[in-house]
Amino acid sequence: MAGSTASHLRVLVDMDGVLADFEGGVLRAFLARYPGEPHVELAERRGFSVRDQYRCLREDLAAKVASVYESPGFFLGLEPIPGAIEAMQEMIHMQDTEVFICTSPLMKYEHCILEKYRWVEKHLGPKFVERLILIRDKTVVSADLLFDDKDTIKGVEPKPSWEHILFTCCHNKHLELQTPRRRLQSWADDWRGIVENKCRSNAEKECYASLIANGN
Ligand SMILES: Cc1cn([C@H]2C[C@H](O)[C@@H](COP(=O)(O)O)O2)c(=O)[nH]c1=O
Ligand SMILES: [Mg+2]
Repeated sequence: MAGSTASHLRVLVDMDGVLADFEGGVLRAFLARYPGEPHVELAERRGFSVRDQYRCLREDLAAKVASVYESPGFFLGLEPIPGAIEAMQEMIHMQDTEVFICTSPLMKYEHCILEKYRWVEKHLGPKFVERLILIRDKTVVSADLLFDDKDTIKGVEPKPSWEHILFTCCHNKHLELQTPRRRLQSWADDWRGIVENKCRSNAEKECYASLIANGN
């Protein structure tokens, strides 16, 4: 695996919808700023883009909901997803495993970038600030696993190195995954099992490759 020596496994963990409650934050802020306006309950969310769904409700609601997550303080104020902080603090200490947070900033990045760094420092500490990757195209990041709530992750790399584990979120919970794709339902689900099994599988591949290389 490119990049790492000692570790058998590199894990990427998405931020919005996996570590930080983006969806809950949007709904709460929208209701506070636009009381009485039509809105989408979390149980009704469908599709990654919240802006597109609000546009379907009424054209002008797209800009209104976007103004919520483009506002100063929005990203810094997001609540952690239940169990996320505990899981990351455990994952970073797992043997033969390296962890990075991999998140996509808004195109309107003025507040988002600094606030994402501040959020990570506030909730996870400086050791994770060193492991924060902000990128619009996650397919070019080399890793073994990516925990991410976005149903489809596309980019310039047609065959990303990582296996995408779909992290269940309100907007994707109704989706039926095609085998062999798999989900992590929440941080109460068996994320350790996924990481440990991938680590074992990588170690076996490395062992097999060395046997072949040595002509055994
Ligand atoms: C749902 C939704 C998200 N975004 C933005 C907000 C964040 O900057 C990224 C999150 O992406 P990631 O895959 O979790 O890193 O996407 C948006 O612009 N519009 C939306 O509807
Ligand atoms: Mg996300």
